[in-house]
Amino acid sequence: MTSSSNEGYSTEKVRVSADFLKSKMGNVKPKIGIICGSGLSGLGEVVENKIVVKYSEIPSFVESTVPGHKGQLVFGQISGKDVVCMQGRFHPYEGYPGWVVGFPLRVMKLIGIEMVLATNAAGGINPEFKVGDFMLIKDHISFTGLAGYTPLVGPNDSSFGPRFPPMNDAYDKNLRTLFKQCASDLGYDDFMRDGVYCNVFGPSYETIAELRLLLKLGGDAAGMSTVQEVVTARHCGIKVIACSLITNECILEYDTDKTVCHDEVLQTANDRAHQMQTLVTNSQTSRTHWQPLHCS
Ligand SMILES: O=P(O)(O)O[C@@H]1C[C@H](O)[C@@H](CO)O1
Ligand SMILES: Nc1nc2[nH]cnc2c(=O)[nH]1
Repeated sequence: MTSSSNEGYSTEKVRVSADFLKSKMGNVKPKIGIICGSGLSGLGEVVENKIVVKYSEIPSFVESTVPGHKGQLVFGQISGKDVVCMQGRFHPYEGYPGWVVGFPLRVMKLIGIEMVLATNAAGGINPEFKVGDFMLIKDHISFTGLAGYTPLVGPNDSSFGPRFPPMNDAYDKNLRTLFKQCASDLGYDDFMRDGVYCNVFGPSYETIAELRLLLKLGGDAAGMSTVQEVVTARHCGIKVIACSLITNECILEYDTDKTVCHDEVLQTANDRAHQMQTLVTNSQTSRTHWQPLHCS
């Protein structure tokens, strides 16, 4: 598998995976897909009447190799709505080409998904952000994409979408407004931000000089995922909303002993899991429901 071809991305392969999942889904007909970021697999635990399908069973799915990513799909209901939840995602740094990272989104398209909520763990670059903040993604800078790593490389399959998809509307404006309103209803204003997500390849965290560059370029948070999923989803017409959990401070000063590690990322995710779940499940205490807007 190389990143300069998409030989495995054939419509036929996507269809085989989708047909396999349809045979497992029972009466669940999800229009909403949820992707759990590092340490946020708990989002899948709130799904009711779970039907669990391991990635290892699904044709053409690869393994999720990162701690905090379970490697299974969960079908069922959240707040009475049918959903499918990816407990674990694929990252470029795991050695997968872009089309492999985006593959589950094309499968989601074929099983009927119309909207995806992607979550991730990210480092806070914006000096006003605190560890534990949520950042609703309003835009991204894809350093991987700009450098030529993209799920859309190679021949375009026009049955999914156009050769040159726009990305200025990647993160759905109406859904973002509703999501923020929902957060506000829940009393989350103090830690709800929005901003620009910078996607870097990883797996090393950034140097101080790199982070200063990202800050200058308008980045608010740094992470190693999500944009390949977003690009694949938007290419095939799935609406996207995405939320980062700021799991750690990005270190922008030389004169410090602070550092960052994946255990800290997982710890913060664990500490904030409950609020993230409440936001995603549209707690009854919120007057605003962001999920149903385009998905009745
Ligand atoms: O899958 P996400 O983007 O939530 O995971 C982040 C990025 C790396 O995989 C890892 C680094 O700690 O967390
Ligand atoms: N690139 C990057 N990804 C992260 N994921 C969680 N924290 C970080 C971070 O500080 N940098």
